[in-house]
Amino acid sequence: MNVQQVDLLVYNIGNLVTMQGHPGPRAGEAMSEVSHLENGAVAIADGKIVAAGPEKEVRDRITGLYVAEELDAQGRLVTPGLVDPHTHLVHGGSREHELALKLQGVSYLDILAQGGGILSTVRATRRATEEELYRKARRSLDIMLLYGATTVEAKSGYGLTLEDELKQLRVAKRVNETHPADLVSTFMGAHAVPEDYKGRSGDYVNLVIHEMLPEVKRQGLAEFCDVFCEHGVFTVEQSRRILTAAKEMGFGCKIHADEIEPMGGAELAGELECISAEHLLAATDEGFEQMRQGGVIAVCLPATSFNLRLQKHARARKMIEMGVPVALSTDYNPGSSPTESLQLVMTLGCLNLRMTPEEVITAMTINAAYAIGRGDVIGSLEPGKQADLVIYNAPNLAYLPYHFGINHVDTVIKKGKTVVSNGQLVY
Ligand SMILES: N=CN[C@@H](CCC(=O)O)C(=O)O
Ligand SMILES: [Zn+2]
Repeated sequence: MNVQQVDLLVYNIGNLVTMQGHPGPRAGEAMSEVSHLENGAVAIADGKIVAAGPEKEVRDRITGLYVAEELDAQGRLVTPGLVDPHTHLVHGGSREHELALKLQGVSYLDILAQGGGILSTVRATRRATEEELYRKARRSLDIMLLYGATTVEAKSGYGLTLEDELKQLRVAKRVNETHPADLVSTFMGAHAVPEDYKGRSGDYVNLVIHEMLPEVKRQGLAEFCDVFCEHGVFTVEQSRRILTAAKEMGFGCKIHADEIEPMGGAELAGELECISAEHLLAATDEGFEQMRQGGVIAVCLPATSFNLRLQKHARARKMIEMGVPVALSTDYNPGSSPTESLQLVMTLGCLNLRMTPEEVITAMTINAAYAIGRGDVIGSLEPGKQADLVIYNAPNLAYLPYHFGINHVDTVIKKGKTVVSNGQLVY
């Protein structure tokens, strides 16, 4: 990168995790190949990284250039901005009333079958005005940013009519345009079968394919299409139809697969070469193999299995061993995972999925970036990439999942601008 001046030099970084390495999602042992540089620095110009590495090398690289601002990282940990590749950010209402049901042992799918769960959020989202949805989504995105997320995927799927789906997607667009964090939009009209289509899911699938997808495409409101492939929701065949149609229209494909029952969702993700498959708690080895062959990234959501009190977790170790790239996400939503904190997910990734801190940071940076089609611009601190980075009140990577339940973020830099300082929003 040829630049006239350096806008910001972050120096005296005690532990710099750049995630530099080969392009592409990381799988197998490459998920652990994370260098911990002592005495690091990052030079930034025009919102992009000029150099990131040992401080001496970075200073040599920018010799002779005017440096507009220097920021002393005080010997602390710096990573690329975290990427949250799976959220249901825009929604109305909340579902704390489900806690009592959950404690009585009523399952997630039973609550949904009784017209609660996702369908109760659908009612609240339809009732809410765009302004209300906008303010609520912004508040959550602020929290995500405070916890280190600089890019976030956001799904629709609480409208389930053409107009209400478009409403959610318009809100996501407005939030993206007015908030420093970047949002990547996914259309998920096939999140549940709406109540007025009960027993007629085929008709609803037709509506998604023939009316919703083309209109979302026409208005350019989403990059990806996602389907909840699960018993009592959408079958593998229905999911195949929706995703095939979406692919033909130019959407990237994602799938909520094998969350509760082994349905063959992972296999379908491989067959359709989806960019990612999500949840995967019940996915089979055969499913993992097809995902590997299809180049699908596994997005694991350990806060969801924790919050649903599920006895099993996604088999991240097996996927890593089999060569499937793993990403991690909050799955922020008002039902199965009401948390914006990727740092909580770090702890659950380590303790429940048995991933190492190195694998966890790979899963929340470069692999998460590839899971939303942004691997060439974010996810690592490399010359030419967007200058998104986080300074933590922590000495090293393992400290983040180890000291759990609190926010370690001190500073967030987004596209070269400081947007969180001293743990407070400053944008
Ligand atoms: N599993 C399906 N969808 C969401 C939950 C949505 C909700 O419960 O409101 C998920 O990814 O966990
Ligand atoms: Zn989800």
